[in-house]
Amino acid sequence: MANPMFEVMLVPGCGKGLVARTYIPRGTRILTEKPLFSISNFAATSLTDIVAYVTSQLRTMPKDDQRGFLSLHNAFIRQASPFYGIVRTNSLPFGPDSPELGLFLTCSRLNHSCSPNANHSWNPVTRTENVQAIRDIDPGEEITICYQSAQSSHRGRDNRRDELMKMFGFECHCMICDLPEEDSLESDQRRVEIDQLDTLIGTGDLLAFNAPKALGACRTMLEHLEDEGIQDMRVARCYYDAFQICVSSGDLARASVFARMHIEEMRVCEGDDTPGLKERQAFVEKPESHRLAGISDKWESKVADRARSDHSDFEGWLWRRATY
Ligand SMILES: C[S@@+](CC[C@H](N)C(=O)[O-])C[C@H]1O[C@@H](n2cnc3c(N)ncnc32)[C@H](O)[C@@H]1O
Repeated sequence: MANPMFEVMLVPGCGKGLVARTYIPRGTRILTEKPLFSISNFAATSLTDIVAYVTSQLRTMPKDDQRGFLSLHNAFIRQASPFYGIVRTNSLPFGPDSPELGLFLTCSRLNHSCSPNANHSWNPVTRTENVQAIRDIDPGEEITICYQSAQSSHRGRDNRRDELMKMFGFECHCMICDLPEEDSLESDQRRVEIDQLDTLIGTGDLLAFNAPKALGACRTMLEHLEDEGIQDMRVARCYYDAFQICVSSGDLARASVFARMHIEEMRVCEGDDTPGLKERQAFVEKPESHRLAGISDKWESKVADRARSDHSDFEGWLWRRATY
């Protein structure tokens, strides 16, 4: 049955794509889809074995699915067998860094943007690929996802384009890559800074030795993500980092608020059925149950001290301990 939220149609410069039929508010589940088939270790499987495997899978499929598979785009038409080319062009990994890939007939029509309005994620429990709106999407607007890892997406335009060409066989013409030169340089600079901040926060050294600076790095990263129009799981992860910084410093009030913001972003990006949500939800009321609680009490506060988001200086309250 056709999905009332979008239609598959030609998008200038990108082949086919998914275009919204209706207004889709942020946080809406746009699509949930089971794979036609999966490949357990694509990178380590020889081309011949992939072709043999796909052939055997196709034989077991209904005619409509066979036709659907054969109609998918092949960006590697001159390089290899069509079966291999179609799988390489269209498969999505079962989670970041997973060697297992799935082939999906509808998700495969989603084009890439370096500032996407949708997020795709694999749910290992339901074994479905889910697509959520991460921004409000207007009727007529194309629905896009990001094909790259966070790290690759933080590189400058030329680097991103090189990788997309190498891995997916196309030159990116998303709205970020097609920005005028001056704006593009500004965007590149912001992305490089996002990457540096992400690395700085991720190493854990800052968290251990300079919590105010670590919290400041989270705030700056969130500002840069917002300026870049990035509203995917990177925002959720940044709130979780801020939560951990506060909980390890004894600031349970802010830890509780950051935990709530983290949960809200996870819900938007992956939906209510995303695994692990319930466990993390518990940190909103009981941040002290986190393994980092009790390391220090230098910012001591209680959950009951938390400010509401309609507090007149909520932002000032939230980031009070941050320096950068
Ligand atoms: C997974 S398919 C997406 C659906 C495809 N457009 C179709 O017609 O079926 C990936 C291909 O879409 C095109 N594409 C996706 N994102 C693009 C972008 N940002 N700029 C240009 N082409 C893009 C490229 O041809 C790429 O190889």
